[in-house]
Amino acid sequence: GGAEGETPAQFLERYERETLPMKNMVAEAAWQQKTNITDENTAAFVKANLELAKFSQKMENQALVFLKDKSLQLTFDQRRQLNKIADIDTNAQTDKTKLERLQTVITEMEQIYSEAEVCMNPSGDCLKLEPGLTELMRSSRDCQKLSDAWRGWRDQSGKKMKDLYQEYVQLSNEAVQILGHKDLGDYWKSRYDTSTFEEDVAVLFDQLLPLYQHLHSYVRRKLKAQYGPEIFPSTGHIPAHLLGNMWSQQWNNIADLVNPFKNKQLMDVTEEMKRQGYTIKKMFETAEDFFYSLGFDNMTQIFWEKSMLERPEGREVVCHASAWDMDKQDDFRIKMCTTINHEDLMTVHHEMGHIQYYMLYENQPLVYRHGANPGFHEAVGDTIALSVQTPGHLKTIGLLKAGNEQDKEADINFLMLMALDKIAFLPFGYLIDQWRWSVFRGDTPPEQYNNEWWKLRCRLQGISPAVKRGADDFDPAAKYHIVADVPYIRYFVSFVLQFQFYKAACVAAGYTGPLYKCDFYNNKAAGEKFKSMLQLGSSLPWPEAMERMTGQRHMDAGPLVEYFEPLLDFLRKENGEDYGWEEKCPENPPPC
Ligand SMILES: O=C(CCC(O)(O)[C@H](Cc1ccccc1)NC(=O)c1ccccc1)N[C@@H](Cc1ccccc1)C(=O)O
Ligand SMILES: [Zn+2]
Repeated sequence: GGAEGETPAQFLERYERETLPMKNMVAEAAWQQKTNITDENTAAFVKANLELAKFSQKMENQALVFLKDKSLQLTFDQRRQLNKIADIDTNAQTDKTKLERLQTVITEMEQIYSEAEVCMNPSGDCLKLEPGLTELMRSSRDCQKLSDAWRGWRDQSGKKMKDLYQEYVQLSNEAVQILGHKDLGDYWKSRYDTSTFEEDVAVLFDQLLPLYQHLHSYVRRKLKAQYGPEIFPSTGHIPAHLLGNMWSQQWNNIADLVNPFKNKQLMDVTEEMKRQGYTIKKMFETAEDFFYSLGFDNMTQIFWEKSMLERPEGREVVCHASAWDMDKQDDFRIKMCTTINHEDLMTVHHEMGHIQYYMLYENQPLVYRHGANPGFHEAVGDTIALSVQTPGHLKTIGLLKAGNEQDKEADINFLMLMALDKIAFLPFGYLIDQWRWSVFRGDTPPEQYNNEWWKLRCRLQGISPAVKRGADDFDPAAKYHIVADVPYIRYFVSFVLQFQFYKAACVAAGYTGPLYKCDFYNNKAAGEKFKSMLQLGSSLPWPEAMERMTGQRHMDAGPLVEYFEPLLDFLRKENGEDYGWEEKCPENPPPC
């Protein structure tokens, strides 16, 4: 067993007592490195990770001894905890040189991504991803500028990482094979505790595809009117750089071009936020206030002291947003290079949703301080943001002028804005890990990395590259999660779950109107429902946890489809027979 004659219960107690300070030490080293990228901080971070790996391997071995000991009468919960202790991710790599190399490769890719910049012609301005390039992709309506930024970013990020990525795949697969997994994709899917996970998400994707096809067709028509049909390929694809986002993953930033009823309000509140002098702090306080209104806790004092809520001057940081549990009393943080606009106000709610989940399960045994499955963690903040974004709530907090409550056209404008975020995202959220699972399985060799990526982007998302792609391009690594070793199907799962959670909260609040107008602000019953699920962490299988809130035990696209029902009717009428795109992208994308 563990230490001399230790019982499972004693081991589990010792595991928590010894692991917490270890994890806090690693979290601090990680925080230092992400908020101040220097060689010294990076070396310290890699060293701390190696110590954690050695420590985790000791704990894993002891847990395995208990699990294999037939003479032991383990309780169900002890067995569940021991299995989770034994699942130590790529830290299972016992070859120190290989493990150090893997950590170094990931950190190096993340550093290239975070420090990359594109110097634009003819201005000569050199822009980083955040805020410069993101702002350009969001607000420019100049085809050539958009195309230059789109290509420049891929040249400065993905294109420089193809060899590193190949090494990452090889070393990661080797590490998880030590735990008995076929490859890294197999390991990542195991976190959803069901052997039918791949099929389940494929079924959901097929159910939601018609919604996406209709939105795609409507947006394509509006963009042709804006930019002229000649820059659109005859295959029906939408050029990727025209969609208001560096990865074409959400289209809310072109809502002004797509708004169905021009004379009615656009529900993007960026201008109103700026007019009211919204600060970054005010954005976080707005989110905190909504959670508090449900009976959730406020952010801790340490949160406000130690978070990094905007890009600091004079040092390199990893800007991509993240929420941190420092495994130390009250120490929760958000790292985010916030800009003052509607989209970031929603990201603030997303990040704070992670913090609220951390705080709700902090009294669980350490091994259970995780989401019921990764999709749950991504869905908390977005569920709240669905209520925050209702025109009714935005009027309550003074970001939208009162009026046109019973206005069908205003409702369609609102649902269009929400679809540009939630429906547009679905094929993107689905395809990232379709590509990665095929790479980890070995079905996509390095010389096919980029071709396979664009096959998925063209077939599933119906978008085409701004400019022709070359043999040396490696566009997947132009997306943070690919370089930072962060799984992505969790967001697709979240975009389905969040409408199930949202509907359950509305039902708990006694709301009976159209789903998309439900605002459960201040409703303690809705809060209680949500908390009853979230406080479980990963102590129960996720279907049990979900049942506590929604009464269901499976992912269900129903609430999402119900929410967008009125918009789908509108789109069907508008589009008639004009929708869809060819499977393959054009050989040569038309120039601007
Ligand atoms: O990446 C994010 C938000 C960052 C995060 O909160 O999901 C962050 C990503 C991350 C960063 C570093 C290491 C690991 C993950 N995730 C967390 O902070 C997190 C993850 C798991 C548990 C608790 C917190 N959103 C995705 C997708 C998305 C989601 C929602 C709305 C828009 C877009 C994106 O931008 O493509
Ligand atoms: Zn997240």
